[in-house]
Parts: sequence; C-alpha cells; structure tokens
Amino acid sequence: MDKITNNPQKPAIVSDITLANSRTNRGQGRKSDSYLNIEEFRIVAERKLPRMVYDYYASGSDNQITLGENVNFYSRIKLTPRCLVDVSNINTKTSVFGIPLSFPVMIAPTAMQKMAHPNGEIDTCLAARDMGTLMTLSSLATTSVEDLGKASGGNPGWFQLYVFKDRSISEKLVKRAEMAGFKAILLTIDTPFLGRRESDYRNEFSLPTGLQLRNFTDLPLADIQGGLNKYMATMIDSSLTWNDLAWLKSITKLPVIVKGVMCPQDALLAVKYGADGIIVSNHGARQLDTSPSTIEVLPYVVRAVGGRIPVIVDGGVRRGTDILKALAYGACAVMIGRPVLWGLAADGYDGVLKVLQLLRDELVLSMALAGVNSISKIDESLIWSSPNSLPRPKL
Ligand SMILES: Cc1cc2nc3c(=O)[nH]c(=O)nc-3n(C[C@H](O)[C@H](O)[C@H](O)COP(=O)(O)O)c2cc1C
Ligand SMILES: CC(C)CC(=O)C(=O)O
Repeated sequence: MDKITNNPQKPAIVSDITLANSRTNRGQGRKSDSYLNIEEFRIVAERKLPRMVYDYYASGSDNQITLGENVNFYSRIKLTPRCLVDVSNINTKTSVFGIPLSFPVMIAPTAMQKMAHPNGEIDTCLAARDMGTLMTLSSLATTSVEDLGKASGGNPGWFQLYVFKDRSISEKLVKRAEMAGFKAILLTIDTPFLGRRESDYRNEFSLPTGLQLRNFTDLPLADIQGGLNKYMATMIDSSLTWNDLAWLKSITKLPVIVKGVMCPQDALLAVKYGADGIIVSNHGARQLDTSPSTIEVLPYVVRAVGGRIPVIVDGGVRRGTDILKALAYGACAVMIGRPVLWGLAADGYDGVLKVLQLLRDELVLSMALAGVNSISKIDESLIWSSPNSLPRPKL
C-alpha cells in the first residue's frame, strides 16, 4: 500500500537552479532524486549523449507527426475528479500473465542500451526488478540473453523477438531466452522494414566502437553495416504473416504476445491466430508516420478483444495521468520506452529507478485525486468524455 504524503521535495525554483547547473556539467553529478519529471531526464540525456545516439533514441519516422500525437493525444483526454472517497491508502498492485507487478508499468524493448550507459540493459533490468516490475530485452540488445539471465539471478523479464530471414536464428534465440529464464516472448509485428528516421541517415548511424549486438556474437548480424534500414532489410523476414504465429507457438511454451497491433481488425486476427496477449503499439512512432496515437486506438482494440486476452499499450506515456487514462480505457498495463533511456543516460541504474518511481508516485496521486484506491476500480467512467458517449452522470 502506498501512503500519500506531502512531497517534501524542493520547490520548483530550486529545481530550476539544479537544471541550470546541470547545463554546465551536462547533468553529471546531478542526483536522480532531484528530478521532478520525465522531461527533466530527457533534457539531461540530450545534453549528455552524443548527437547520433540521442537522435537515434528520440526520433520518429518521416515528419514525426505520430511522435507528437503519441504524447499530445493523452493531454486531450480529460479525467474526472471524484471526491469523498477514502483514498488514504492506494494500492497499485496488479498482475499480468500471472506475474505480480507493484504497479502497472513495464519496460518496452529498446535496442542497444549500452549507447546510453556502459551497464545498459543490465541496469535497466535490475532497476525494473527492484521497483517490482519487469523489462523486455530487445533481440537487438547490447547485452546477451545469457548475460542478462545471469545478472538478474535467472529472472530477466520478457524477451522481444524479431524474426530473421534465417528462421533458425530466431528459433535458437527463443530457446536461449527460455533457458535464461525469460517469462514471455513479445513478437514485434510492425517492422517488416524499418521506418525512415531521417536523423539516422543524416548522422550515418552506426554502433559506437566496442559495442555489438550481443545476441549474435558468432554471426555477421552482430555488427550493423551500412545503416539500420539496410541492416533490417537484409536480415528481417518481411514475408511474415499471421500463419507464422502458429510456428512461434509451436517452438515455445512461453506466452506469445504480439506487439504492434494498431486496429481492431488486427486485434481480432491476433485472437484468432492464438496470441496470448496484445500490445497496442506504433513502435514509438518510428514506423508508419501519420498513423494514429496508440491511446486513440486502444479503446477500439479493447472492445474488439472483449476480454479474451490481455491488452497492453505503449507510446507516449510520460505521466501518471497517462497511465490512469490507459487503464481507464481497458489496458491491463502500460509500457515505456524512451523515458527509460533518458533515465539510463542521466544516471544508470539510479536514473531508471527514479523514472519508475516518478511514474509510480504520479499514478498514486492521480488515482487519489480521481477517487480510486485500487487498480481494479479503474474504469472508463474516469474519462470525462468517453469515445462513444457524451458525458453522462454515472451514479
Ligand atoms: C530507441 C528505440 C529502440 C527501440 N527498439 C525496439 C526493438 O528493438 N524492438 C521493438 O519491438 N521495439 C523497439 N522500440 C519500440 C519500443 O518498444 C516501444 O514500442 C516505444 O518506444 C514506446 O514508445 P515511447 O518511447 O514513447 O515510450 C524501440 C523504441 C526506441 C525509441
Ligand atoms: C535496431 C533497431 C532496428 C531496433 C528498433 O526496433 C528501432 O530502432 O526502432
């Protein structure tokens, strides 16, 4: 149970000074505790990271219309404050696929985290674990499934799968992930080809010297030659269809969650073809530009799925109120991508921990102000104007 207490943190003016100081030392030395929100982490990450790395993490595709929408659409959804409910104790505990979570925020897969911090995926994984949640390791990580398995004491979280043209590579990866203790496979379905992020072309993105994609150290796949788009076009199987879900399910006992569903039609296909869960995701607005924001799509997917399998959403979650809105629209949890990279870049393990703490604390406060004291009590009545109806008093 989380007790609501007055936030003893410094007033805003002090934090402005701290931020100004971090301008001169590029954020180094700033204690994670002094960050007030995710945006402050982003600002420090932008100062600390080499331009090529920051741009790779931050960018969306093409004109980055969807990138803005992922965040902005949340701010257009209104919440209803409810009063005189006992909110002296707020319980944010929940579970997803039988895995207990201390609050409904998990970490989405993001590739190549050692560009943000030398400990990369290991710090992210340990911070997630210490906050009572979990992270997803990307297939294209700078830490191998085995190393993360060891570092986490055999509980590394979930594993994200890209299906390679050479199926045997993906098949082996799935087996290795199972052996290392991963608890679910996230099949990314939105990347037959990589979206065009113009800054990666401008900066001639390549993995910094000394880093490799550690899941493939024995293969040419470990290095990115000729840019990310060429790499993905050469390596990834763009002929993948829904029928291949059966193949994946036949080679693993782990739940298979499809990541990248963006319409009710695909949600229905996911159910039909046996997915164990769905992630409503537009890949952090890095694939089809001008596709809708994920929070816009979520209620339609939830309605199509009708409770048959869990629905998670990612993209643009930056505030506790965003989490509340996603849950009100029927998601069982949200995932975050970039906020974790900003935390990692700013302060490694401590930075990721603080990012998660900030979101948890914001969620607790938002729940209290919306008059709900447990996750199971969050429903669409919290949304001021639901997608299909005018606001109607619900007693
Ligand atoms: C730098 C970066 C790398 C990513 N790498 C992967 C990846 O390897 N596999 C994958 O399925 N999604 C990947 N994603 C997408 C994320 O899993 C997630 O969908 C997205 O970041 C969520 O949006 P947010 O960053 O606004 O929270 C990546 C996103 C970013 C920003
Ligand atoms: C290495 C990349 C292709 C990983 C990815 O999915 C992304 O950058 O969005």
